Amino acid sequence: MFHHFRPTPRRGVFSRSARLLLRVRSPPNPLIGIRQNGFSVCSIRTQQLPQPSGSGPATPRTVLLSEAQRRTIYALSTPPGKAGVAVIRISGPDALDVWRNMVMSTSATSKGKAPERGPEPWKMHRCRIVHPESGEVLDDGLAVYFKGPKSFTTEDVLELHIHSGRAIISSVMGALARFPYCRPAERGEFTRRAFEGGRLDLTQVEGLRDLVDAETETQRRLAIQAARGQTRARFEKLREDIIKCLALIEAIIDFGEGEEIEEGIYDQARERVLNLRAEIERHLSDSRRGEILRSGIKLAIFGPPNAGKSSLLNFLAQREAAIVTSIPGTTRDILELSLDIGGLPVIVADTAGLRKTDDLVEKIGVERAKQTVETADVALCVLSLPEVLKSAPNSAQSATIHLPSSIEPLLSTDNTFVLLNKVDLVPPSQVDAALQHLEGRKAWTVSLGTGEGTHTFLQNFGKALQERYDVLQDNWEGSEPLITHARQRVHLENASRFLQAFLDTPPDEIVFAAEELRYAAQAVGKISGLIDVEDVLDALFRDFCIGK
Ligand SMILES: Nc1nc2c(ncn2[C@@H]2O[C@H](COP(=O)(O)OP(=O)(O)OP(=O)(O)O)[C@@H](O)[C@H]2O)c(=O)[nH]1
Ligand SMILES: [K+]
Ligand SMILES: [Mg+2]
Repeated sequence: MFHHFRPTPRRGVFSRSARLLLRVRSPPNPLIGIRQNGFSVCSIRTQQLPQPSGSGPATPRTVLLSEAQRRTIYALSTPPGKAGVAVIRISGPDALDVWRNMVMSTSATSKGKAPERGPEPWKMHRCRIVHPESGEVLDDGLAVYFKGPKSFTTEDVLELHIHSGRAIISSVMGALARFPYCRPAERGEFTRRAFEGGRLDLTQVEGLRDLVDAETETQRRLAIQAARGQTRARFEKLREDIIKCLALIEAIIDFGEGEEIEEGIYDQARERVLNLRAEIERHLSDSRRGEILRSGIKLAIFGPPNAGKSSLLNFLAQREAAIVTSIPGTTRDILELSLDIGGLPVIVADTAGLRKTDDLVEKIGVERAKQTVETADVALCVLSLPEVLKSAPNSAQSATIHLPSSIEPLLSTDNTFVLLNKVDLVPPSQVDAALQHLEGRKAWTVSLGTGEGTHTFLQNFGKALQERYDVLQDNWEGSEPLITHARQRVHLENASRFLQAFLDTPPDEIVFAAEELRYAAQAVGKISGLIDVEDVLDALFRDFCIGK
């Protein structure tokens, strides 16, 4: 809604000459930058739109960094403790200096011998790690030097691969602290520098973080799509398309339709915007699949008391996580577990059996159970088959299912699956007849007591979830990346609104219309974390031959 508030665009403010003055020249070495009032300007964007693929040339962003922040940072990049190898990462202008003082070729035997001079970059070197002052050997290991900008952070990076033991790690970390321009890195600071250096955009940063956190195959696939830059490419393409439309409109503003610019350009831009908006809306109407898959599908197990809900949770978890007894009303609190079902992250909640009760504690439990079912992404209703099966006295074929009144209202949504439990207590002929009564609803029969049918249930339930969430299947690598973070959704929704506002602006208010497009491009740019008005000019000059 806020898009109605906007600075009044004035003709001329964005004229070509004014914009040209905004161009910032890149200093020869972005790491050194231009010193201004104690800050280094470690800029600078390039003139072209950044390459969509993650492997494209790095596009450093304009950032103001204090001298202290730009110091060389170091950190243990592997978990602390006893293990084969520990990796200590050092990034910044003094990485090479650290090498010269701490990395010694294994051929140099005695203390005080000249350390290795210049390392060959991107190559593992067998070496001794020594103390920079005493020359004492701290460990034998490997060292590799990544020469900036061809490194993760785009700065000079040094990695020391040493033995993982508390004393070794702390002695090397202690030695690094002896360098006056080195300091321990803060959380995520390496990735932050990679972002600032233009190596990663925000979607890749998010992807990288999700990749480290991924616990299931689906999460790994989602995250790697983002980390490798597919999400980035997707949104950068979209932004580029909006900017192209803006370039058309700007051309009309600057030169006037019919003079140097051919007729029909305005309609052409409108048509394109219409399509772009439809594309964004399509992308948004994904039932939040990506976000749900990233955080875990919320699955609520519910049903009448004693149906076997807790038995189901234990079966899924493969351990006695919940208390199971023959007493109805055993479970009261919600018990949640994070599980992997068919490669999908699922947060399973066991709930109290739904029934009318005067017991105060159980009442609260029943309330919570209902809330859990209502807020869940999917629900699984567990019923005890002998309880719900009603058969006519002489005909096994006419068996029907009678649902308890407390269950029926919750069964109405199409997010609910049904599990008919305790088949071991029912004649097989009635089971089939009963199943037919559930009409189209996805249902399975099992005995959690004997294990009958549980394997088929688990397989099919996993498949049903995969279908529902349209999980990145075999050809997932080429598939369209999903929206995985609410942040991305917000910016996309804004972009869609701005495009609509453009379409709603009458043609004689073309300057305002251009503003809406600019906001739309900015909104999409915020997804990647790069916003650049300069792109308009570039697109304008690339797609038009005005100077003819
Ligand atoms: N015969 C038979 N008994 C079962 C089966 N599944 C569970 N039970 C028994 O049914 C009883 C209730 O199981 P629970 O898992 O505690 O049921 P619940 O739905 O969690 O019950 P509440 O938490 O009290 O609502 C226990 O005695 C189980 O051993 C089954 O497939 N066959
Ligand atoms: K029970
Ligand atoms: Mg229970």
